[in-house]
Amino acid sequence: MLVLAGPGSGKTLVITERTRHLITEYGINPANILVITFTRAAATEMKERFLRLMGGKSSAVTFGTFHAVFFMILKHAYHYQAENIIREEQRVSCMREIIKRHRLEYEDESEFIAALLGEIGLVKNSGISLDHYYSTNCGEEVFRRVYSEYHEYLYAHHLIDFEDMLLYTWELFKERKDILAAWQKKYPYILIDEFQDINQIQFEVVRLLAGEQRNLFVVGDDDQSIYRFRGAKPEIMLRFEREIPGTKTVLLDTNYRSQANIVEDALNLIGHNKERFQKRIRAALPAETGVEYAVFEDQRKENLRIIRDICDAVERGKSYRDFAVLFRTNTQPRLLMEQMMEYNIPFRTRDRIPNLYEHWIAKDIFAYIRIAQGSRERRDFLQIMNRPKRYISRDSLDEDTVAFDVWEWYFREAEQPWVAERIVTLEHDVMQLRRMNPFAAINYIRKGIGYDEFCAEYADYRRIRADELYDVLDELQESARGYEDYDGWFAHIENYTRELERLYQSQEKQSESVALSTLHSAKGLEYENVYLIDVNEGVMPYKKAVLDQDIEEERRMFYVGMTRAKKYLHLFSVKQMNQKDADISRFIAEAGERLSPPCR
Ligand SMILES: Nc1ncnc2c1ncn2[C@@H]1O[C@H](COP(=O)(O)OP(=O)(O)OP(=O)(O)O)[C@@H](O)[C@H]1O
Repeated sequence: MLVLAGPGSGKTLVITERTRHLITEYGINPANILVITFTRAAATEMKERFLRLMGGKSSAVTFGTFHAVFFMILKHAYHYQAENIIREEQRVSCMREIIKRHRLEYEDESEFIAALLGEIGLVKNSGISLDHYYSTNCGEEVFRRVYSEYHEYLYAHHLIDFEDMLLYTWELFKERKDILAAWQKKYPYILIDEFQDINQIQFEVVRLLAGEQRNLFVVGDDDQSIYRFRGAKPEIMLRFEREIPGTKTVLLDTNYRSQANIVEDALNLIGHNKERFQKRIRAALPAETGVEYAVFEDQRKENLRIIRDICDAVERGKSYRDFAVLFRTNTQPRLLMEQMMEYNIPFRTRDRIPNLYEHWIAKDIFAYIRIAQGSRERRDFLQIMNRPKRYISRDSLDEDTVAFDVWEWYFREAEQPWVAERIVTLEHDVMQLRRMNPFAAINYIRKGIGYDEFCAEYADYRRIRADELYDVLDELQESARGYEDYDGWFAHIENYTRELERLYQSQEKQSESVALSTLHSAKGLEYENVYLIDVNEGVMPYKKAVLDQDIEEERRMFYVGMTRAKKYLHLFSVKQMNQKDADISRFIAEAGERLSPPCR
């Protein structure tokens, strides 16, 4: 059976109730029931809810994630132990070795390693042949070598990773019919939550496990599938009725969470997707509150409005907990966080928000400024001497401190006058920087010294968009605006970084706070008031989304965001972002013509 369920329709309840029903009404042995979820947190939550439903009695029903269930199967077949699962830090150190061996260039090591590991996972999850895979991080040949050396490492150390668990289980079931039959006998009743997020290999294993009986009960919302970048294939759900003959489909068409206006606008929006089950969803709650749409001059003003709303509501006795601010990428809320700190509004972040000032680009800019302020430390020079490319060798700096004239002379001696000239220019440039305020200095480093060009070349080499790097620079420049001198700006950065650390250490205890979350991490949650910020082209939909299917995924993400709101939904756009004109997102018009007109 396929249960198509809209947002806020009580999906978890359906699975726990059905499990109870199977046991109490049909006398099914609990040990024969397998309930699969996508995250460990969801599995625990599901199990707890089920146990409460059963009056707290323990039960032999198996609740687990795909990985936990598949590992259990492998454990029986191959006697794997927990130690055979590669740990995250082992994966990272293995990759570090590989990229060192191949002398791959990168700016931010952890970002590069995470990107490569993500690609390896994607290839394995989606079953794409390595020969036809186009890496977005390095050349194809290099990627193939990285891929195979990673696997040699796993093999040599008797380790498997999360993707292997799926692949090996599939291979086991294909090759050992006896083992498959035993598991089919053990689990004749299979229930799966969040089915829209399933990937090809998971589905193949489930199909084998379900066997001829095909006693599968899957629940999901194709409109909330937002993990395509990790290999999720919502089309599996769309094809389910065809692939599993005899499927009955049921629609859970009532949204118990959101006020009717919110449901209506969210449905208007998602109706623009073509690849989906058409479904009519009705709201159980009346249209007492509305959806607010507003446009602000810039992000600072947008944030201030949110801060004012929250302060007013708290004064009226509301709780910080009732508020959530949602955004597309984890770099978006930096300014909001700074402003919330100024107004002492407690907040918690569901994602690790990267500190802009720890980005490698920020470190380059700081090194330039330190040199302008008089630093002659070798490491500051090493950091920026070839950004932009000046073809300066490391050997030319063998002292702990640097003197421009000695350095210049080194290249004149080496009969490389063109490099000596570049050193003269660098000295001139840092003298210029000395007199500037931080905002003007960043501008000079970018346009005058040529740092933007360096970023463009680097982006080309890494196969990333130069825009992504320019965004970091724009943001840095924005943050420097208004500071008269370097010391004032640096003091602010130090303060912000300290506050951020303090926040991460204390936020577990901070439930009385505003939730800041990416759209991805907000899945499954609900709040009284939801603000979706920067609803602008380039942000939502994200600029990387080009193909129709990418835009559809972006629209689903936006839909997930909208449907997190119980009472009040605010869709906020800005006219300018980092001093550049920003277009209002197409999603605003798609969500509803009857939205109130821009009020600011
Ligand atoms: N039958 C019901 N009657 C009244 N309220 C319900 C019912 N089922 C669920 N709810 C309430 O509706 C809200 C949404 O339920 P739940 O979070 O289980 O939905 P969901 O289908 O998992 O949603 P989503 O996929 O959007 O995360 C919750 O506040 C829940 O208590």
